[in-house]
Order: sequence, then structure tokens, then C-alpha cells
Amino acid sequence: MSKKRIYEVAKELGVKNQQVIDVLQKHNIEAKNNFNAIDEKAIDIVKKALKGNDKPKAKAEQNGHQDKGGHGAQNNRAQDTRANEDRNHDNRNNGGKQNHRKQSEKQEARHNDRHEKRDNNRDGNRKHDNAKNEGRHGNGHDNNRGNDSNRGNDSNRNERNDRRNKRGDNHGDDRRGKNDNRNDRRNRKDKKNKRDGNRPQSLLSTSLAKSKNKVKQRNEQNRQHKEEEKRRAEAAIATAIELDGPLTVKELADKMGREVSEIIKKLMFLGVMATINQEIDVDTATIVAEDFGVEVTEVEPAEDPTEIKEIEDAPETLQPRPPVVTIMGHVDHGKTSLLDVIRQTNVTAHEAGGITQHIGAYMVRYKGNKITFLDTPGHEAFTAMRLRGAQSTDIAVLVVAADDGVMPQTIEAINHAKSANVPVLVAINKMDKPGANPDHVKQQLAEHGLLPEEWGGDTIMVPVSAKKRQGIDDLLENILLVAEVMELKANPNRHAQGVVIEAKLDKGRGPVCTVLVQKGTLRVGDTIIAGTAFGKVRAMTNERGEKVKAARPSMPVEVLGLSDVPQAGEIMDAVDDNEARTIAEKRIEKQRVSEMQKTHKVTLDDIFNQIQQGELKDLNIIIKADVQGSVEALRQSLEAIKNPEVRIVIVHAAVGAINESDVMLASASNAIIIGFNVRPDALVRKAAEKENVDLRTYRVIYDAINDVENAMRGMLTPEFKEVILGRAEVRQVISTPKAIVAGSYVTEGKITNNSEIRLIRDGIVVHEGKVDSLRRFKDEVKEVKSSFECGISIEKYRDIKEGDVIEAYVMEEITPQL
Ligand SMILES: Nc1nc2c(ncn2[C@@H]2O[C@H](COP(=O)(O)OP(=O)(O)OP(=O)(O)O)[C@@H](O)[C@H]2O)c(=O)[nH]1
Repeated sequence: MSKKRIYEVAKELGVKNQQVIDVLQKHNIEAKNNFNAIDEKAIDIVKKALKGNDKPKAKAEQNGHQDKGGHGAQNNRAQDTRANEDRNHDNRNNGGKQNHRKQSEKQEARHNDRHEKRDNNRDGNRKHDNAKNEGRHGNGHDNNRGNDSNRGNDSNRNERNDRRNKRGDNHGDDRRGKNDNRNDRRNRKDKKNKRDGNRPQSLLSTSLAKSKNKVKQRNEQNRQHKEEEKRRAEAAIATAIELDGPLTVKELADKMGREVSEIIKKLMFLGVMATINQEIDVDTATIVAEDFGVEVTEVEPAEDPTEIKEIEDAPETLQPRPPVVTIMGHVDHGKTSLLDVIRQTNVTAHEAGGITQHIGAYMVRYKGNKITFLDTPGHEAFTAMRLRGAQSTDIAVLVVAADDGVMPQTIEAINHAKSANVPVLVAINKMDKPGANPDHVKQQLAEHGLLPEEWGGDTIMVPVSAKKRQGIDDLLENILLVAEVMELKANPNRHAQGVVIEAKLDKGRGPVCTVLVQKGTLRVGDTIIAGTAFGKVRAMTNERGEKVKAARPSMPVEVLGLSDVPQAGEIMDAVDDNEARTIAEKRIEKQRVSEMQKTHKVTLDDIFNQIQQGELKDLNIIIKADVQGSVEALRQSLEAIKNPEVRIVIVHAAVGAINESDVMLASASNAIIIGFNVRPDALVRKAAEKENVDLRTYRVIYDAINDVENAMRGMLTPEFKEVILGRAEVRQVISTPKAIVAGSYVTEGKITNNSEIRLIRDGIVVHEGKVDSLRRFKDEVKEVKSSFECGISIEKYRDIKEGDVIEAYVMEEITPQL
């Protein structure tokens, strides 16, 4: 039984694809899109169901044609009564061609039709000429009366022509045609003479000859150019292509040696609306290619020589592994104390002899189980590692001081963990303190999406005191409980794979790095590669400085033997001896190329393109504002923006200045940062530049919403760009009868006397205005550069305080790019 695709059946029946799909679905035959193939039985059903539609449609089309023709005829008649014969003649022919073009549906048919039509037109023209001349028999005067521009001499001439034509009737069509042409030419020439007015005849003829020559030359050049293009295009058109996976319309066009527009047209014909950079699947690409007569072979995707092939571990090879825990929380809430107390509590007598070393992670044994703790507390380190693509943590322990409650970094930590999909377990620390209020902490955490178990939520919250060593057992037991639920497993019997936790260059030992083994077993003598560093494992030690021969999943070990210092977060793989060097060399090359291209992060300017290319499904945003009310207003307004292709996700929203942790989170989660009435300091700005994070600050909420909305619609048209000139720190406030002078020290760039400024207090913009006067000692100056002191007074503003920062900037107009 031969099958046909839906669009082919629709094409045959002259109906829309959807009509066929509708019929099939009515008969419970599976039909999802135009490319689904259906069997003969289904084709029969469709034919029967749509035959009725088919005929009237064809009829309607015929009627349409007739109608159009009728209109055309009427038009022509109407035009006939208008005067200018030359124009009417052309209009009629064009009208005929246009109508005819509308009629044809199939490309090939269109081509043939055009040939036929051209012949018909030629006949038509002849008939039309006859009609025209016949018309002149009776209405010659009328025609001329209508032609304003041909009054006077022209009308006499036309009358003469008409009379000549009347006589010419006897000489048959050809002769009539010639007369017409001659008349036309004469009319045109008369008009031109009128236009040229009093220009001397000789000059006119030479300039005419010149322009004729030019036109000739140009035509010849065009012809040669077109021939050359055609020759090249024919040479480039492929007859067979290989497809190794989805590709963009442009890539397909390039492969086939065809114009992108041809591919888009073909896709439209198949019912697929695609843009140049849109990705199409192999099936669609195959259909398009085959429609062009190109043979398609599907091949295996090419392997990336810099990637180490991921081995899928069979479920039966997996064995339970210890959990890896990161401790996060606000500054001074007791992260380090907790890590220390856990480490000491669980050191058994015989291990106590070893000297505890900081290697970046340690493993504790608790009631026959093991738990690995990453030793660098804080969500920044955690996210920095994530930035390199490494998910090193299974469980995050969020430390919150019972007397202090939820603080800005607590919220940051929650959002960092959430963004990485890591479960959070809360340790409510400092329970020994008189002001400890765990219920208040729980309440606050609940407001940030962490609902305690006892209140019906799923977050375990354990009260502890690092100082008094209380609640530590409870905490460890709960960590094991969460781990048990997570069923953490890995295959220990394979090539090792892990993540670099820390790395440094040791004077005596060379490059040293701590690896957390995640899969397989790492052994002394293994050849390893981490990023662009490679080598043989010379020795391994644990956090107590003891020699280790083999490290199984979840075990951290310090490794010696690499050629170079890898970066933290880099993936380490044990590979075959000869592989390491070649892969490392290829990675160095890849790194060089990608550094040149710079990473592609989402920016407001580019959102629309990324949406169009299907690269962006979620638009992640981090909000920082001066007060909670603004944070909420921004969050609600941004979340209210509706776009069918993109969902707005607020990754983090908080009160306060934009800090480095925001930039890291933005970078790791491909988010943009929107600051309202807050500013990043110089370090943060540099970090954002380095990480290519789009960081925008606003003074009006509406502007922020507008920018995001417009960016999503591809209509963001920044007319001005803010350029920061420099910053000065206010070190002394001097009150004079005229103004308040900020005795300042320029910390970066320069401050000029005509720059706009913003006054920043603790990262929050308290005022925006202009410099009133800028002085060095007693003199008014135009600018003061970095590392110099100066006196700045601000136009109509007096509330300046020591420690404030004055940021100078100018608005530069962006010239639109054509
Ligand atoms: N009373 C009391 N004090 C504690 C407890 N845990 C930590 N502290 C004290 O709180 C202060 C901060 O503790 P750290 O462990 O350094 O806190 P941290 O979160 O690591 O701080 P950063 O490393 O600066 O982010 C220290 O003075 C500790 O002694 C506790 O359970 N009770």
C-alpha cells in the first residue's frame, strides 16, 4: 500500500492542508501535521469527504478568473475612454498579466502558464490594437478631446494620425501596428521636446546619444552579470547532501547551494513558516531537499573532538554514594563555625593523628555513613563552580542565625540553590543566644518559599548551636535522610570523572588540584585531563594528608601530576594515555576561538533575535531596588508581561545595591539584571562586563517595563547610551554660605564640570543632578582626574554626607545603524 503525506494529498485535491487534517481527525485517523503519511484507505476517505469541496472550489476559481477578467475588461474599457492611448495599452497588458499570475497556483504550472500567457497576450495585443483602431473610426475626436497634454499641435497631429490610420485600415494589421508605433514614437518625442524646452538641438542629440550608449553598456553589463551568476549558481547547486541533525534554514540553503528565499518559499508551501535562522528538523529538511530533487543521506552527528564521550551507566552498575553538601548563608551566621564543628566532632581517635589540611572539601563518617562537605562556604563559590558547568553539590545547608533571621545573603543563597535545583536543608544556628527566635526565622523563610515540615511544608529545619556543639547529630542525620530520599548513586567501576574543587601552583609540588570524584574510581597512575591541563596522577592525598591509592565516587582528593593549574569547576576525566594530549591541544584551540567570539549571553538588545531563533524560552531577570515596594512593583509588572514564546522568570529579587553575587547568579542562569534606584559599584560593573551580563539601571519603573516589553518585541531602540566618566568619594562635607561643597577624592576616571552626576549612598541613588562647580583648591576647573582631590558642589542640592559616592556620567547619542 502506498502512502502519501498530508500536504501531498492536499496539493492533489487543491485544498488546504488543514482541511485534510480535519477530515482525518473526524475519522479518528492520526494526523498531527502536514508531514504525516496516510495510507490509501485514508486518502480515499479524504477524497470522498473533500470531493464536494473540490469542485465548487475549482468552479469558484474559474468564476474568480472570469470575474477578474471581467473587471479587467471593464477597467480596460474605462481606461479606453480615458485619453492616453500609450498608457492604456501598457496598463491593459500589465493588468492582464497580473490577473493571470494570481490565477496560477503551482510554481511549475506558473512557469508554463506564463509562456502560454505571453503568447495569448501577444494575440490579445493584436486584437487590442484592432479594437483601438476601430474605436478611432468613430471616436477619434473624443479620444483627443480627453488628452489634455496633447492639445494644440498634438491634437492636430493626432487627428492627422487618426485619418492616416483610417486609411491604413485597408492595409491590414501589420501596417496598422506600424502606424501606431510611429504615432507613439512621435507623441513621445513631442512631449520630450516640450520638456527640453529651448535646449540647443545639437547638445540634445549628443547627450541623447551618450545616454543611449550608457544604457546599452549597462544592459550589456547586467546581462553578463546575470549569466555569470546563473553559471555560478548552477555550479554550486548540490544534487546530494548529508544531514547529521537539525539545522537552520540558512544552513540548509548553504548545503543545497540554493537561495534562502527559495527554501523559505518551499517551507511556506508545505505549511511551515520559518525564518532564516530558525532550526528545522531532519524530516522537514529532507522533504524540502527532496522537493528540489536533492538526494538526502542521514549521517551520525560529528563528534566534538574536545568533548569526552559521555558514558551512559547501566542501572545495574550503579551503587549508593555519599552526599556532597555545601553550606550557605548570610555573613557571620556561622558557616565556618559549623563546618569546623562538624569536622572535629566526627574525627575518630585514629584519624586525629593526621594533620587537618585545607584541600577544599572533606569527608566525615557518621554512624557508618559518609558525607562530603565542600569547604568553601557561601553561594558565590557554589555558583562560580556552576558557571563552569559543574554541579558539584547534592544538598545545600542554609545557615540562618536564630537571633538575626533572614538577611539579604540568606535570600541570595536560597535563590542560588533554587536556580541550581538543589534541595535546601536549614540549620537555625546560634540557638544558644538569648535573642534566638527560631519561629521568627521559620516565618521569614516561609515567606521566601521554604515552608518547614512541621507547618506542612517539605523543608527540614534543624536548630543547632555551632558554639555549644548542639544539634549537630540531628543535622547530620537529616542530611543523610535527604540523601536517602535522593537515592544518590554512581558507578564506581569505570573511568573516573569528577570536578575540580580547588587548584593552585605549589612551589615544590607543581600544579596541585582537589578533585571531587563523581563517577568511577580515580587511581594513582591514571591519565587525566581537566580543561586544558593533563597528566598522570602521581600521588593522591585526603584532607588529613594521608596517601590515597583509589578515590571512589563523592570522595575529595588532592591530586598531583597535572601539567598546568586547571580552573575550579572544570570537569576532570580519566582518559586513555594517548588521548589526553590531543584533546588538551584541541581544547586550547577551541578556547582561543571562543575567546575571540566572546560568550553569547542574553541582553535586552538581543532578546528579540534569540526569541526568533528559538534560543530563548525563559527570560531570566534579577531585580534589585532601593525599597521593597519597588521590588514588588517591578516584579509584578514584569511578570504581567505576556509573550507567547517567552516566559519571564524572576530568578532573584531583593532590596539593596547590585553586588557581585547578583552578577554571578545572572551569569550562571543567563539572566539580565534590572536595578531600580540602585547602582553597581566599579567592581560589580567590571564583573558584569567580564561575564557579559546585561545590567540596566532605571529611575522610573515604567521605563524598565517598557524596555523589557519592547526588547521582547524587537523594538528596543536606545537613543542614548549612558557613559560613566568617573567616580569620586566624598571625604569631607564643607558648608559655605553659597553651597555645600563635597570635598572629594576621584577614585576612578574623571569628573568634569559639565557632567551629569548621581549621588550614591550605600549603593542607593539618593539624588541625580548636575555639577554646579568643580574646584581644585580655590580654582574652578573643567575636570579632575583619578587620584586627585577636588571640591564638588551639586546644583540645587545640599544633602551630601561623608562616604557618599559621586558618579559622573554623560548621555551619548547612539547614531542609528542603517
Ligand atoms: N553564640 C554563638 N555564636 C556563634 C555560633 N556560631 C558562630 N558563632 C559566632 O558567630 C561569628 C561568625 O561565625 P563564622 O562561623 O565566622 O560565620 P560565617 O558565616 O562563616 O562568617 P563569614 O565567613 O564571614 O561569612 C563568630 O564570632 C562565631 O564565634 C553559635 O552557634 N552561637
